[in-house]
Parts: sequence; C-alpha cells; structure tokens
Amino acid sequence: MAETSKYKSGFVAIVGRPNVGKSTFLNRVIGQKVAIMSEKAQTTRNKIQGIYTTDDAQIVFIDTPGIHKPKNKLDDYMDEAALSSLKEVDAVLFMVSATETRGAGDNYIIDQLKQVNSPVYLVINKIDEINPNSLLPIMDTYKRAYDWADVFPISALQGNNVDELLNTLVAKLPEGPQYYPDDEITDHPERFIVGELIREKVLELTRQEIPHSVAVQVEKMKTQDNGNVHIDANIIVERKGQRGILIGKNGGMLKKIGTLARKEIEDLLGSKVYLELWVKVQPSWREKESALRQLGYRKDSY
Ligand SMILES: Nc1nc2c(ncn2[C@@H]2O[C@H](COP(=O)(O)OP(=O)(O)OP(=O)(O)O)[C@@H](O)[C@H]2O)c(=O)[nH]1
Repeated sequence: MAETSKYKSGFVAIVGRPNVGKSTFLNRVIGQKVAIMSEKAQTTRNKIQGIYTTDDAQIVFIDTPGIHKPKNKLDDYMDEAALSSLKEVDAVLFMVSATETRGAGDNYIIDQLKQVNSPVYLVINKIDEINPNSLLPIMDTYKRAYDWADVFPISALQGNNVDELLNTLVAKLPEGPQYYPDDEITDHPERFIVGELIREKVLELTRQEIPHSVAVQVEKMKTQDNGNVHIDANIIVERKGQRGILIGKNGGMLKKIGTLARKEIEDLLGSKVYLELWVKVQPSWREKESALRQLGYRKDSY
C-alpha cells in the first residue's frame, strides 16, 4: 500500500460584493449540512460559513463581515477586525460575478487585499451566464488589478470548475489536523457553536497573540432543574506563554472572554448560562494523536 500523505487543513475566507454567489458556492461545496448551523451562528463575528471535509483535507470557510455586507457606504466594507482576520487565514477567495463589470466595490476590496500575505484566488462566478468569448477580457481587467495566486472561472450554480478550485485550495493548504469532526457538527450543533463562540472571543480579545488554531473543548453542557445551562469548557493552547495571555492580569482576560462568550451563548440558547472556562496547555497538541482523540478529532485524520 502506498504511504498515505499527511492530512491538510486550513481556514479560507470568502470575500466579495453582495450577490456574487458566495452562498450558492458554499451550498454546492458543503451542502445543507452546515447551512443550518451557520444560520444559528449569526451573532458571531468570524462566523464559520461551512466546513468542507474529505478523507484527506478539511477547509474551514469563514466569513468576514464588513467586507461583503456593507451597511451603507463602500467605506464600511472593511474594518480593522475584518482585515486582521483576513491576515490570519490560509487563503482568501475573492469572488466576483462575470455578469458585472469590475466596479468601485471590487476595487475597494482589492485594495484591502494588498495587505494580505496569504494567497488570494480570484473566483469569477456565473460563467454560465456569459458568452465564453467574453471571459478572457473579464479576466484581463482583474489580472491588471492584482497578482492573484490563481484565477478560477466557475459556475457555482452548475458546478463548473468548482472541483478544480477545491483541489487547488487543498493542494496549497498546510498540513494540519481535522479541526472539526464531520458528524458531530450536525449531531451536536449547539455544543459546536458554543465552542465556536468561546473560540471567537479568544481570537477577538487577544488579537494576533493567540493563533487561529486554538481549540475549545466543551466538556459539559447540562441544563439544570431551574432551566439554567451549566457549561464547562477548556481552551487548549500550545504554549505556556499563550496560557498567560489568555488568563491575563488577575485573571482579567479570561473573565472578559467568559463574560462576552456567556452573553452570546445566552442569546443563542435563550436561557441563563453559567460558564466555567479553563485554559490548558497541550504542547503541539495538533501533532499528538492522543490529544486529538481526546478532543474528539478523528483518528484517521492523521
Ligand atoms: N447563473 C448563475 N447564477 C448564480 C450563480 N451563483 C449564484 N447565482 C445567483 O446569484 C444570486 C445571488 O447568489 P448568492 O449565493 O445569494 O450570493 P451571495 O454572494 O451569497 O450574496 P450575499 O448573501 O448578499 O452576500 C442568486 O440568485 C443565485 O442563484 C451561478 O454560478 N450562475
């Protein structure tokens, strides 16, 4: 038997003007499974849009609000937070529609993307709606504006070229664990989202100091007789220094994370929540199979 290659995984942001077909693309890639979940996670900032999991790879697609859902002006497209989350991802997909010409909205995003170091792929969607002859000129107008890692004309609706795009993304992703178990997402959506909300607060409050790979393990989630929900969760980091940052002076940082996460979890569950957080150091947990198993990650992801 040939030696199996290492599992690949990473976070990929999808950006683009409204209506270019981001949801259609995700639905095609991921299917219904996670769409239900992301609806529930509306309140989150870098919300997970969907998770594409295969035997060889996992792509966690994240959304960066402030980029594709401007409230009023183009200037609102991207705020500091959105930009910093773009800097943390492993790749960015910039999606445009072949049926619309490059406009001010696109140019604004392209300008912001110049500050991103990870590969940025141009995805020209809705090619089923255009005459094939007009594709090259469209590609040219975008190629002039940015040094894309690659350009993919696709039809999210009909599926053309979507597999090629996914294969390229996977090929370029770093080796890594299957961050999220595939079946548990639907089996325990609330537990999963609770973990995500906590993780998100960690990233939000510590900014660049804690890497995206920080894991949250929701150990217990139990509704008590009075209707309150008791949640115990561990935040798993790789280094002692990160533990210190997370706990903060006199426990201040952990308290802040807990308070913000608790409020959002209460909104999500509609009940009062008692949240207990611990920070645990598991050196290179990502590389350790036993640790991964403890966290509920699949054994065969390695
Ligand atoms: N012909 C065609 N239509 C598409 C394609 N992809 C998306 N659409 C249509 O474009 C419209 C917008 O698609 P969405 O997926 O909702 O776009 P979005 O980018 O998620 O929009 P926001 O949620 O506003 O950001 C819908 O009517 C889709 O059916 C495609 O490949 N071809």
